[in-house]
Amino acid sequence: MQPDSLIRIGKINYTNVWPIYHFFPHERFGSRLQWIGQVPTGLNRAMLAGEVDMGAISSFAYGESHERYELFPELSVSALGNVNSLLLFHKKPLEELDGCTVMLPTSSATTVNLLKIVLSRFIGVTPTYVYAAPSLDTMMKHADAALLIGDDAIRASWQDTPYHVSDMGGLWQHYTGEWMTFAVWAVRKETIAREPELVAAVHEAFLQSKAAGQKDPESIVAAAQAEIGGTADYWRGYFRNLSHDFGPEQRRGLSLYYRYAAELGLLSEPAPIHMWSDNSVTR
Ligand SMILES: C=C(O[C@@H]1C=C(C(=O)O)C=C[C@H]1O)C(=O)O
Repeated sequence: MQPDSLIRIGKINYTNVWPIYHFFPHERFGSRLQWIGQVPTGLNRAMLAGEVDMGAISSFAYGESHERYELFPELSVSALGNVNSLLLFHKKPLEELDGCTVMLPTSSATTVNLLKIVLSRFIGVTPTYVYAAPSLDTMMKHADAALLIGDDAIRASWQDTPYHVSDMGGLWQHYTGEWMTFAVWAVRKETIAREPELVAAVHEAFLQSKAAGQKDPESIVAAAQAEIGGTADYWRGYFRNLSHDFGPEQRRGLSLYYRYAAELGLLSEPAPIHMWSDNSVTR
């Protein structure tokens, strides 16, 4: 058990969450917060095991264990259409992938299941799925298609490759007309019961950090360019395409995803979306 008054916060190791974390007011919390950076599936597992108290996880992982969590309002990684960092690289058209091998990255939960939904429900093909470490060249040696997410997808999209490239956010919007939410900000119910005021203060700090990022996107663009490479214009476009809101439109798209996931047997039921609200005064 961690000491009282300490909250462990997960941070996805990809640039897509920077607009929420970049301006976080760390000084306000002293040593009461601990930060744990991992790929999404690492954080999904750590949150479930109680090794992380709150933070970004795959929206699919929330769907699997929703009874343990509440979701922070106004925080997510979402898009209406192309994301540019959730990419399927494929050697032949999607319609010809039936019976082929498709490699899935071990880092992803939401997007691998989104790919299964799109291929099965909308394209009508059933490939064989194999999990692998996210490396395009190695994956494509053994497969007809490979999915990459996050910065791995961004770096691969800058390579000169002979493959078709399909954007998973774009495909979802094409077939459903809806938003898609890839990451949500979840908090464990035990943490809410133990530290209601601190949870409320962290939520408020994330909202302030997000607002500061919207006012000063150039700082985030410069940080991404320095750490990952690429041009300032690339990162401006990348961050402009993403939304970090989690309002009625994003929730409607996510609910549809949960329904389709349950219909395919990927989830045991369509997950309800429970929102956290600040009852710290009355709890
Ligand atoms: C937008 C992205 O969404 C990510 C995809 C996730 C998944 O597939 O499980 C989880 C978190 C998100 O950060 C991305 O990776 O670029």
